[in-house]
Amino acid sequence: MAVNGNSVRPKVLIPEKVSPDGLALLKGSLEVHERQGLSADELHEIIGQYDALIVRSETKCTASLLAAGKKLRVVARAGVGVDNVDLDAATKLGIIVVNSPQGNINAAAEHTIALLMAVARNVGAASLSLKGGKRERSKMVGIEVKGKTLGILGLGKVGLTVARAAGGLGMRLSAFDPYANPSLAASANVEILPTMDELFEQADFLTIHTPMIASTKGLIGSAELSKMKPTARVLNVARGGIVDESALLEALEAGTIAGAGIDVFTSEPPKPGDTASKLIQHPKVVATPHLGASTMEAQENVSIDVCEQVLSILSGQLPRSAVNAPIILPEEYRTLRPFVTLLEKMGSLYTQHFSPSNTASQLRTTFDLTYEGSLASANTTKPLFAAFVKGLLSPISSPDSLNINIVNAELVAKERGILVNESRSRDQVEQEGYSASVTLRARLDPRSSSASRTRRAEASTTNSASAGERRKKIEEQVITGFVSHNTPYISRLGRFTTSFVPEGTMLICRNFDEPGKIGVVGAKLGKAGVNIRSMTVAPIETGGEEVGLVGDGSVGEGGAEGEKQREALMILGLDRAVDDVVRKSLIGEEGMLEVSVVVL
Ligand SMILES: NC(=O)c1ccc[n+]([C@@H]2O[C@H](COP(=O)([O-])OP(=O)(O)OC[C@H]3O[C@@H](n4cnc5c(N)ncnc54)[C@H](O)[C@@H]3O)[C@@H](O)[C@H]2O)c1
Ligand SMILES: O=C(O)[C@H](O)COP(=O)(O)O
Repeated sequence: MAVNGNSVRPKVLIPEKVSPDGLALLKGSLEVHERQGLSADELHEIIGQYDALIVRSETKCTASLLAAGKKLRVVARAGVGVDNVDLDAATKLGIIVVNSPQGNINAAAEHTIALLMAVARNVGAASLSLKGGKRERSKMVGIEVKGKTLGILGLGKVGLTVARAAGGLGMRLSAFDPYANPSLAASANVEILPTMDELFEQADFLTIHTPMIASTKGLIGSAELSKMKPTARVLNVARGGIVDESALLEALEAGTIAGAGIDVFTSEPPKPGDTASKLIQHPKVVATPHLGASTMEAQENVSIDVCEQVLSILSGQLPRSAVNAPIILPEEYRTLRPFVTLLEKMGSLYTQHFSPSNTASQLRTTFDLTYEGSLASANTTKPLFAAFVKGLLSPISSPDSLNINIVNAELVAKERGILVNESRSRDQVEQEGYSASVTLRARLDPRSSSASRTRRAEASTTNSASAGERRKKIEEQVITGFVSHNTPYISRLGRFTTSFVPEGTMLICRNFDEPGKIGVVGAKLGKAGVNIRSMTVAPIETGGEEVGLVGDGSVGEGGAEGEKQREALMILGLDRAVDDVVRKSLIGEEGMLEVSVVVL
């Protein structure tokens, strides 16, 4: 294979142990240098000679290392996590970072099952005791997993693979994942629960398979552990820090949790005396040193996967799984780029505003995207579709699982159960002062008749609103956006006509349209040290329904009884994040109906 048409062969550096199966693919066209054991300084000194770098989790690809790599075009991570790569720096330097999001899924799932069984049957402690010359049979009596409930937090690729294997062991399967694909869940006999609390209450074993992102850091703390049975065991083969290590240690010591199987820690390797080390030493814990992906097969898979991608990039093609790859090809750049940004923002706004991650109560939806005006004659809408899917998933994914581009967007959407219909309309847009716009409508997914979805809908409707109200809520999930002077704007959000630039941290409040509301919000934010940078107030859209105050003073949307009251939407641009306590305290204020915080 001719790479770059150069007679000089590009060079690739591999400073960690990467399976030879992939490296063999490189040797025909690249100069391959395997140099394990380099110090950070040595690496820094030689990186300037290389066109590609292949790493696992130990090489720290800092901004300064990447900047020293003057010829570097690709950093390939032979595995999933790119925590050790400075992605922003790589993107700024035009270095593509690729990974292997599928290659070690089965290995991680099987390791979870290994820890499940080890914790259930005291395998670690019994082996240690026997090696120490003891024979403590009665002390090592375990429990069977058959008939027990496995609670799965995060039903993505690893979570589903674990579910299938645990089903084979005769376990009952429940999961909490607001974004799970219901048909995949049903096919693995997993019941999706409407709240996380139910998962904690039901689980005999709780297994964690979410990404490590801001919203999952410390997701399982003392409060959550206290909702679990004292006989329950916790497994973490995802990432250190999703379970609060101090809280878990306390619960194990207090006997309110019976055991744990842990592969990942907040500090790796743990420092002597830190909480991770204390957990590792704890008699009720089976611990492994981040071995989830350490099988011969997984290492072969990830090596072949990333080496193929290194070859693609060095020969000018788009890779399969680039963490920071461009969604758009250079020739489409001028016309579509601003709309790519708009679609990504619209997707992210949808997930954060209409589909909060702490409940599974939203009904499954299908998305209709309509490209209006001049956009209706675009040669391709693939980059727009890809940007929308990326935006939808970005608030709930870690950067390493967000490798969406025009090559793989349809596949990713399908895997995640996201149904998007695209259509074009040449109507009227010129009159609005811009030439093209995009409208997103979410509607009830006809697939929601599947068994698991029915269970989920039933469970959530008994908790809160009626099915009719829920349907209506979904029907109101409309976002329209346009681009003016290369800047994206949102012109409709739900029932409200508005105009704001979707950028930075924004507080979106739906409230009764009456005096004093801005003051109330401003005072609360001021107290929390948050400055308001911009503000837009949108009155209810013409033709939209007004809200009826029912007899008891509670709010009934579109209700026939009682006095009608107008609503407004207040959109505030903020200079920093607002924590959930402040957000929730605003909802308590009189006339404040809904408040969401979005980061765009
Ligand atoms: N130990 C190892 O060696 C090893 C190997 C591979 C993967 N991993 C880790 O395993 C985890 C899962 O990987 P994956 O490939 O299955 O990821 P994935 O992206 O396919 O699945 C993650 C799932 O978590 C869900 N989720 C996000 N936020 C949630 C929340 N607040 N509550 C409930 N669910 C939520 C998402 O909707 C998604 O379905 C990741 O943390 C990954 O880094 C570890
Ligand atoms: O992110 C990953 O792929 C896993 O956590 C495995 O990491 P490793 O390559 O360091 O074993």
